[in-house]
Amino acid sequence: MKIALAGNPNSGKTTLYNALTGKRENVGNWTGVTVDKKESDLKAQYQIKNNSIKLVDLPGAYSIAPFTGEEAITRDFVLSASPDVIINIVDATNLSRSLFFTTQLIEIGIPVVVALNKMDLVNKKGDYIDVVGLQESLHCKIIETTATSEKGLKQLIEAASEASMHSDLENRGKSVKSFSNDQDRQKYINDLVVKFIVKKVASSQVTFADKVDRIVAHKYLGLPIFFLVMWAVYAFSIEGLGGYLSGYFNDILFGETIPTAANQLLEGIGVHPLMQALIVDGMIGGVGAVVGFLPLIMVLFFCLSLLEDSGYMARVAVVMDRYLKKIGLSGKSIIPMIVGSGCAIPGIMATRTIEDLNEKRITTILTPFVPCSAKLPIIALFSVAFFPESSWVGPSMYVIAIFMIVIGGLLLRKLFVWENTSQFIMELPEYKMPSLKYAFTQMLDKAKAFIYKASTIILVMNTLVWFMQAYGWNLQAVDVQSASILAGVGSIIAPLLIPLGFAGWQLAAATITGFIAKENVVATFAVLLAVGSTDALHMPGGVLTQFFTPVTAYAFLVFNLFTPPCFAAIGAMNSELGSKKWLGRALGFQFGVGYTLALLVTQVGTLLVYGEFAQGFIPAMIVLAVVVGGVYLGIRRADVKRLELSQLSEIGQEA
Ligand SMILES: Nc1nc2c(ncn2[C@@H]2O[C@H](COP(=O)(O)OP(=O)(O)OP(=O)(O)O)[C@@H](O)[C@H]2O)c(=O)[nH]1
Ligand SMILES: [Mg+2]
Repeated sequence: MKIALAGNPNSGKTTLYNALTGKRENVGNWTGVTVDKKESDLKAQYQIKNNSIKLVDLPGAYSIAPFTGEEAITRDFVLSASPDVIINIVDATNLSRSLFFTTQLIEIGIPVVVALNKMDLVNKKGDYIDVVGLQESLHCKIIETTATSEKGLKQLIEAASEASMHSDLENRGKSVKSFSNDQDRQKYINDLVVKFIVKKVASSQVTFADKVDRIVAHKYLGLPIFFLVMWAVYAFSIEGLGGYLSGYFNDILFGETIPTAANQLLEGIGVHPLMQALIVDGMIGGVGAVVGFLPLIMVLFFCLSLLEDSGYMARVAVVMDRYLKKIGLSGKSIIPMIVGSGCAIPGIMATRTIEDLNEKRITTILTPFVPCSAKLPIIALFSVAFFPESSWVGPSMYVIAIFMIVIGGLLLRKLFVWENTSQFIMELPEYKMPSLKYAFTQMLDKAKAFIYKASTIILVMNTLVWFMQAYGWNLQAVDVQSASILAGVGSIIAPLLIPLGFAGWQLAAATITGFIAKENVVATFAVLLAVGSTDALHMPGGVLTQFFTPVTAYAFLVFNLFTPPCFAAIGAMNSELGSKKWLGRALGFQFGVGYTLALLVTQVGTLLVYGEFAQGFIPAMIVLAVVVGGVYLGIRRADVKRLELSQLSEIGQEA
């Protein structure tokens, strides 16, 4: 038997799906989290006798007439895959909106059972819903549920299985009266709501939540408050508990204990010194340098999950909506970006909720600017090594990201888009007490993914990097690193980095490995610089200072954060952009932004801070002139196109 979960966005479908199947699909306290259909068997405890029940989670939809791509997935599945039963998940705190879709689902003729979800919130508010009355009016079974604490789920499945067996074909779909149009339908629903719901606090009354929203979603205060909140989260994660634990991991565990033990063990066995170096310096050193930041990342994501679950992040989307509208994007673009702070790949995939193609493409290009979790080790490493006293370095990357998203959005529109676009109204979920369990599982998921990545791709890359720095082209071990294969490869790229003030093939090598996975930047430094003594890498004034001043260190951070993301994310960009031309534009744009920003930081920063010209000043000015000229020509070309288009449409109107 197949059961489909359908309902409005953010009603709790995926939470219910996860609870019933034991899966760990993404949930989030905003609309449009699920963009694909997912299918799985029910957990044994919810199966009924020997009836094997499959559950299908669908993207949220407001109506059977689809407006967005994922809504169409839902409609197509419900209409053509004909599930045996539809469980319609309804957000009980928002019935007047949800029942619109319910009545449409009932009309299709497939048995429908309504899960009246988020009943915990209704009860807490003291509202009352006359379930029996509503059930009679809609002619379909209604079960009260609380998906987050798995309440009512057994009854729900029983009701669904019952409905699939006793559905009498005669009366199917006739249960709700017929409507001539959407207004009719909405009026009928409004009447139901008036009849069957008793609110303790009238909706016209100003609640505490409204008062909070007046402050945190305020048009001017909203953004500064968001910065403060993020600052606090970062201070706690990078400087506070997370930093403390990471310090222990980096300095003691991976800096001393494990390498010493491994060395003793390997010497004891009597392995070849080169093999020993590979294992200790290459594998343990490189992977350890990355895994050392695991506690920091876990603490950070724990805090971010709490913020998101409480409903605060959705407010941030509303605040940003005002600013993004000015650049032709909308609050819808914010969700990919917030998701992208975990990993750019699901962030880029989340752009599927954006109907307008240009808006979707621009969001896809801008989302990787938000520092993802793989970039955090780089930020943390450089913060510790060069700015041990300053807590502003980490948060400043987010400020630059927001700034570049706004400027970048404007620029992309000017360069590549000739026609104009869409409207969007962000819905605000209810505030709620964030769930510790939710934050905890989110944190564990992130940690698992991180460890998986470290033990696969990063381990492999480090082994490779170690070989390439230990061997020459003739496959003989080299005495000095500068004779190695890696030095050779790095030297080819290195000249490109001169205008940025980055000298040394090592920096080029780290940047290249960073495209495979951003954590590799840290791991590669660990292998290259700290051979024998990993600890010096994570110390204030450690080995990295031979390459950077604080200013160029900051520029290197900017460069690695704002140039194109890792290959996997580029793959995601490719499939979401859906055109090679746009992929080319995207990569060119991202590379241009990262390069130019780093160049400006180095050149302007060195001049301001040290009162002298940085390395590569003259080439930098030449590059800058080329960039400015290129952008100018690009905008001119786009203006010509726009003019042509408007003339064409005028001619069309006259004809
Ligand atoms: N208080 C409360 N919160 C719930 C309940 N069920 C789900 N939630 C919360 O509602 C939010 C949305 O849950 P999801 O499961 O992602 O919603 P969805 O319907 O899959 O949303 P889309 O994929 O965007 O369509 C999350 O913050 C959940 O924790 C519930 O019974 N009670
Ligand atoms: Mg979902």
